[in-house]
Amino acid sequence: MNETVVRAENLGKTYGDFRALKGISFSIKAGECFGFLGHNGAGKTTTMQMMYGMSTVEEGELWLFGESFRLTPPAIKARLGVVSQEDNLDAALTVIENLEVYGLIYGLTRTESRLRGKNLLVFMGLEDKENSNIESLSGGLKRRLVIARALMNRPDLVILDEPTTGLDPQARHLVWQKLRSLKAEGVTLVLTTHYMEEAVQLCDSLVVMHEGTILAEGSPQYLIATYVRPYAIEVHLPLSQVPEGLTDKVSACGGEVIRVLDSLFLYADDGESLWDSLAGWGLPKHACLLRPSNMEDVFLKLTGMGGEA
Ligand SMILES: Nc1ncnc2c1ncn2[C@@H]1O[C@H](COP(=O)(O)OP(=O)(O)OP(=O)(O)O)[C@@H](O)[C@H]1O
Repeated sequence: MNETVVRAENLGKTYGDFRALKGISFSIKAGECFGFLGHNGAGKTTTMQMMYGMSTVEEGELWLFGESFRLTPPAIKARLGVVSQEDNLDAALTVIENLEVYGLIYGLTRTESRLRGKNLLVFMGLEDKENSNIESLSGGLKRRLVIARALMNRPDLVILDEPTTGLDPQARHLVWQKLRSLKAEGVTLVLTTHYMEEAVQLCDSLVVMHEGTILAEGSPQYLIATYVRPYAIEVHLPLSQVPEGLTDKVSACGGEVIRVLDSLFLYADDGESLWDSLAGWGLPKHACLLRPSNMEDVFLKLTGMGGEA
């Protein structure tokens, strides 16, 4: 069985009189990609910061590589790569210099650091930017450079806080591809994301967080199979035009209705049969879409933004 790389038991955090993290427990195995999903303010960054030593553990326990601590010790930090939410590159240095400085901090010689930096620029597809200024890089290139920098010390565990936020789809796919290569090399990855597709594409295990608690955890496939019915029908109609009593009719057929803000979602074990009933209930099919349920449905259901229709 794979070694446990991270373990948290009743981990909590209070800022002033606000309890941001309400005693969460989870464990992360070597070689897996583990994801934290949650709305803004769910407590994802707070959890990550305690792992990489930006914040102290004050409540509960946290172990990395089998060692428990209040503030991440240097020997553990040396085994981590960190991609924080902000790019925090040094604008006074060139692309390669940003990497070299990190190598020196981690005890590489100047020559080793340059070589490692150059190799990582190739790995992240940045080799033609070696001597560029930071300001000349697009958001996507900066993100790739931050990831390259996090790999300078050959980390066993890479912690990424929203690695692809703000990137265009092409740049996002490139980052995913690189993260998959790292995983294939046996590196353990922990990430936070708001993108359900990212969570499903990359993560072996996910926790869904909400207001400082963990609502559910498991593989994306497990969460979809456990928390939502297999089929979803999206209703693209203003709520004022949704026929009255729809929830009861759907329930009578064994289905479920969830309202999320101004959108309506119907869920069923038998999507075809629910679909065939729509017209009879006064729901025009051209305003509806039948599809398999996905991680977004799980998230919407668990985080409870919906209400009864
Ligand atoms: N240093 C701090 N002082 C006071 N409150 C804080 C501090 N850091 C975080 N918080 C609060 O704790 C809660 C959790 O924040 P956290 O950044 O961990 O959430 P998150 O899930 O990472 O959100 P996001 O997706 O926006 O990054 C939020 O309500 C936030 O305002």
